[in-house]
Amino acid sequence: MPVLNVRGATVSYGGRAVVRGVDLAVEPGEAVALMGANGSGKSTLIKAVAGLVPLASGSIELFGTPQKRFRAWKRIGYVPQRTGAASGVPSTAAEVVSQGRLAHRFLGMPPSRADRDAVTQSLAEVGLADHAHCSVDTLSGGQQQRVLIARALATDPDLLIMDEPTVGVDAETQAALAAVVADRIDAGCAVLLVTHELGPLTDRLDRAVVLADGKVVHDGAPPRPVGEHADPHHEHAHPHANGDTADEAIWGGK
Ligand SMILES: Nc1ncnc2c1ncn2[C@@H]1O[C@H](COP(=O)(O)OP(=O)(O)OP(=O)(O)O)[C@@H](O)[C@H]1O
Repeated sequence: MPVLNVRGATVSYGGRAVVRGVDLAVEPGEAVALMGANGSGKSTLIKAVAGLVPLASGSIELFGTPQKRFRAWKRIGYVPQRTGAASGVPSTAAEVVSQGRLAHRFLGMPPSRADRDAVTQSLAEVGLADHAHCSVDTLSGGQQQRVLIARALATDPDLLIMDEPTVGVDAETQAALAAVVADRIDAGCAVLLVTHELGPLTDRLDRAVVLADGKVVHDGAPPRPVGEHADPHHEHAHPHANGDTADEAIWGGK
């Protein structure tokens, strides 16, 4: 049974369909990249999965349950597109990460030992153990992004959905975060990763789904990493060299 099963999903903004009849299934433990050019509908699709925007038509099942009846949101970690973790209300990194535990808690109950441990561990995983009590608005943009990733990890998800989680994060930290996500994949967590380019997680991806103009135009093997170009057997016709933009239509240029 897929952890996520999207069938014929259409999402419209003001009467304009920006996600158009998308099918997308993610199996348990599978790591899938969602790719495509700016404006192709990637964020809108995963917002629909997270229940943040309604479907105009089609259906979404989460862990075999229709989304409308789904209640086990603690099984899903969601890292939204970069907005900064600072909300205008002063809160510490640990407070933001503890939001990831809210679905685990009974209403009105203080955090349990398990909640506190999960927050501490998630902050340590993203390398911010020393910043737990820092106000997020004093952290850099990249550190704020790591706080949002820690918040998603803190729920101990079975499905981790990330919308360009490493934009604005330096290469070294990207590699460290990729290792954190790879550990979760090893532990059986499924991942749906919105990304423009395949970074250090490339080797861990099972599939890439590519959107163009709101539709799926590819669902299969991830594109080869750029390093592949160094391979002497590499036989890729460079679209930029001859004016052919077919590859960009598939993988989405930026
Ligand atoms: N809240 C909104 N109201 C109206 N139109 C929107 C809204 N959000 C997104 N759009 C439009 O919907 C289309 C798809 O946007 P979306 O953000 O899903 O694409 P994306 O593939 O995630 O792009 P990017 O890579 O730039 O984040 C775009 O044309 C965008 O302008």
